[in-house]
Amino acid sequence: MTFEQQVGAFMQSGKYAEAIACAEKGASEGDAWACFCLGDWKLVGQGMKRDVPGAVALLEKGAAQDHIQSLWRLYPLLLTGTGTPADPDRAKEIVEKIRDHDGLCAQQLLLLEQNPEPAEIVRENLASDPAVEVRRGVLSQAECHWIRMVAASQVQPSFVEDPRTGRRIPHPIRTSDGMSFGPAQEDLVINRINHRIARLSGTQYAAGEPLHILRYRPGQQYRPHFDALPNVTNQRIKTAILYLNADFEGGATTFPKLDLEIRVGEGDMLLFDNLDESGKQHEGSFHAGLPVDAGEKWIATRWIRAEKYHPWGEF
Ligand SMILES: O=C(O)CCC(=O)C(=O)O
Ligand SMILES: [Fe+2]
Repeated sequence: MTFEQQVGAFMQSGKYAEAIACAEKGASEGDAWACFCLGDWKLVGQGMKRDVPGAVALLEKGAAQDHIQSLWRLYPLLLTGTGTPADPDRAKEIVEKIRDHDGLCAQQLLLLEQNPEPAEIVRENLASDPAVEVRRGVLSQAECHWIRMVAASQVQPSFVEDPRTGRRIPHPIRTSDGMSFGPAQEDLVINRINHRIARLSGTQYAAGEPLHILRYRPGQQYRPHFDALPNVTNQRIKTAILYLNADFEGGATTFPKLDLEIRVGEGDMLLFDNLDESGKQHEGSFHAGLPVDAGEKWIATRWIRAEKYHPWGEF
């Protein structure tokens, strides 16, 4: 029996400790699948403590044998510099290598080829204190479609933990469905978009939180809120919201204290400051996504911190 079969059999009968021991044995003998499997578990912290550099080392061992799943798991980590120094050129080489085995990889490469970086982007200032501006045509139609296509199967209702009971309850402010492109999911297309947002907002790529996708169906909304967070040192200084479609009714983004109601086109970006001069939450940055009346509204939000930010913390 291969290690894959043995680990699979242990997993199926609920013998997780034996499964891990078997994967460890396989990895120590250099079995590519076992390296991938154990690397994947270490990456997500499944059945063991998350160990990102350890995961990268194992995936590298699988990748050295041209093991497709290992390569596929490794390239987002190289793109985002997670557990290993960022190496976007190598990430792209990997995607090129596995393009014949993975339809999404082939499509990413095609999209990048057919959609060059946008030429000069016009800025429209809507407010100055806090700064609120719109940039037109930041994303191509194909990029908007890509994000929606990849996110569509992954969006889930937004939940928060009830501080009293610890149970998951529906998010009181945000009723839309969402997902985010975390460090192990950022593909070449999303990575290029995140770099573009950094360039246009004059911020560091590494300060951005994972690109967060929201889908609002009729009646769903984002009630008035601040994006700045309570009690954090690395604050959200700016927010970039990219609008992924325009064929819906209602759903405007509003800033009630600035008397602004914003409806822009597909691919346009709204960018605003969350903090005042003293670094505190700017009262004027209070904003909302009004309920959608008809159709679906799709947006991608990048909350941008003051400093480098990693959702998994330091490692
Ligand atoms: O949906 C909107 O228009 C607002 C979204 C928003 O406030 C956010 O993503 O932080
Ligand atoms: Fe917001």
